[in-house]
Amino acid sequence: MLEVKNLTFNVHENGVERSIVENISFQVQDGEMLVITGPNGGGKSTLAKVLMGIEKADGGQILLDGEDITGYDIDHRAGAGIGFAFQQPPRFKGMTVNKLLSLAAGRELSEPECCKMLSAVGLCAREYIKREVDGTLSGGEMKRLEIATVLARHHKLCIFDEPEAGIDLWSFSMLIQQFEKIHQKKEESLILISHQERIIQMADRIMVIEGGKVAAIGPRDEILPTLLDKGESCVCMDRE
Ligand SMILES: Nc1ncnc2c1ncn2[C@@H]1O[C@H](COP(=O)(O)OP(=O)(O)OP(=O)(O)O)[C@@H](O)[C@H]1O
Repeated sequence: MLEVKNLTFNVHENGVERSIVENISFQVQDGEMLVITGPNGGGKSTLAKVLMGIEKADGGQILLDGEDITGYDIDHRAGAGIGFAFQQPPRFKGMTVNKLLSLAAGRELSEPECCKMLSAVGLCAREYIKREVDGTLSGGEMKRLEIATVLARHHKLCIFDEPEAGIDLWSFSMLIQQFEKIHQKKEESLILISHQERIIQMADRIMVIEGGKVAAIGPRDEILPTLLDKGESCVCMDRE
């Protein structure tokens, strides 16, 4: 279980301190899917970065299965069982796709294993397996690859920041299926940051972040109607 207690992250602008994440507390149970949503600039990505260890909290505590990971750097948090996919994945020079997946899995993967992982995120394995992870890959391809790296290893908790960003509709459906699979197994907890109604609808609980604070948190059936009623600009409605 993840327990976040009074988490705060401040920035300094023109000599003035401003809280971007302000006193946020919540829990994610084992096997639970929590979707974080809310208006642009509300502080969602910053909260995710603090949870991943990319940014250091100015206050509060993060506990994973009772272990205080607040002071852990990004590598230690990965070791403690946190996996994540960036909103804008980094690219690596001189690294091939199969090497990257093996690194993510923590062991040498066979070609069929790599192919299976790539297919799961909608990439045609044969075309990609030997390719370099560099600027020649499109944004959508990078995004899918990044998601494959998170899925390559078992984590206690996976954090995805706007996984829907920059991918086509077909790949989006594949992605939804992957999340549903993880969720059904109930072996990993999931935090998804998203504006997409289809992703929000998968949540066990929804947390709305606004102005750096928790504006609402509760079961999906309680929170989702309030977002739709308000016609929240943050929710991209699926009107197919
Ligand atoms: N290092 C920083 N210095 C100054 N301001 C920052 C910094 N990091 C984030 N911010 C500001 O903090 C606010 C929250 O940003 P954040 O990216 O966390 O929002 P978000 O909820 O993820 O938004 P979106 O839905 O658009 O992705 C924004 O106003 C952003 O400009």
